Amino acid sequence: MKSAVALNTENEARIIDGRSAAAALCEDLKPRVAGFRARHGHAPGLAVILVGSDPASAIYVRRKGEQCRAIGIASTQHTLPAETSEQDVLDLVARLNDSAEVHGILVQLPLPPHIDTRRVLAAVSPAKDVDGFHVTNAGWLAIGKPTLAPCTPWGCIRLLRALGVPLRGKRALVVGRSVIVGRPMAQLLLIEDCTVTIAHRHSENLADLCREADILVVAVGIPGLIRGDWIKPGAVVIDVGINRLPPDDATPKGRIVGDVVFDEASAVARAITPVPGGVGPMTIACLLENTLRAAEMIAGD
Ligand SMILES: Nc1nc(=O)c2c([nH]1)NC[C@@H]1CN(c3ccc(C(=O)N[C@@H](CCC(=O)O)C(=O)O)cc3)C=[N+]21
Repeated sequence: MKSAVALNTENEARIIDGRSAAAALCEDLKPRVAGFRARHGHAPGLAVILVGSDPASAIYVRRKGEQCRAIGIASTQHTLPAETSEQDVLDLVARLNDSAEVHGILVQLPLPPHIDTRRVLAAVSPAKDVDGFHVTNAGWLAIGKPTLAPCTPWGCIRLLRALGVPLRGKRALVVGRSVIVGRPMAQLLLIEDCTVTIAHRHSENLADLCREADILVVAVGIPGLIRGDWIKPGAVVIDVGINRLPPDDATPKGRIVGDVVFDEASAVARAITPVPGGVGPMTIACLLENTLRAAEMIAGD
């Protein structure tokens, strides 16, 4: 571990630029998307279902649509009123499952409380499940054969690989055990040959667990949970949290911060993702990658 510390010579972490990594991935995807279109006469297609009008979701869904078009993926948005019945959502999913123009289906979460999220996610064809939330795809991942892996953890792996730090044999701690990030993150790190621990709200001595981690991935949604003195010198820190703080005079809309105290952690870590501009942009790029891969798999390329 001496060498990892020595690499951090300035005693200041390398800031992992998720925006430029995402842009680079999108550049790689462009010619592959064009190739798909040339072979098949139509573009890969993503359908996004948004139920209700949560403003944050609407912004995020719009951003996905723009980025699809920028690389040549056809994107359609299905915006349904908040009071839409579960059956109507299931019917829409069934139509999209059967549509030859649609290769990826994303049901924006959270759904309104009267809709059973698990039932809706189970209705999405596993072949078109670009979020990787269907139990079939979770199962493929759990047996070490990821097909369509959830975009956020897959983006974290891409960022770690791009850093060039060897992952094999390293101690990885994932804080958070959500179905969307923590659990699949742990599975992907296991495939990278890390020694993986998952911590969660009931874990005892979280700070001590963190101090043992060469790779620390935090996805809990608690602003500033992870302090600088919890971090092993030379560790790589991936901060998945995106939290909006209450507004103040300087930031009337509220500042966006991660789950890690960035200024403290960056004085100790070897490399760290910022929030914003870290994991978030990579999540969207990986969604586009999954859409292309789903289209290629459906087409038998
Ligand atoms: N079925 C489904 N799949 C999802 O992947 C999904 C979802 N539902 N529901 C909502 C969450 C949230 N999410 C984000 C992705 C990127 C940024 C992102 O790019 N954020 C930028 C900007 C942050 C800002 O300024 O608002 C950043 O971190 O730099 C944020 C949030 C995907 N989600």
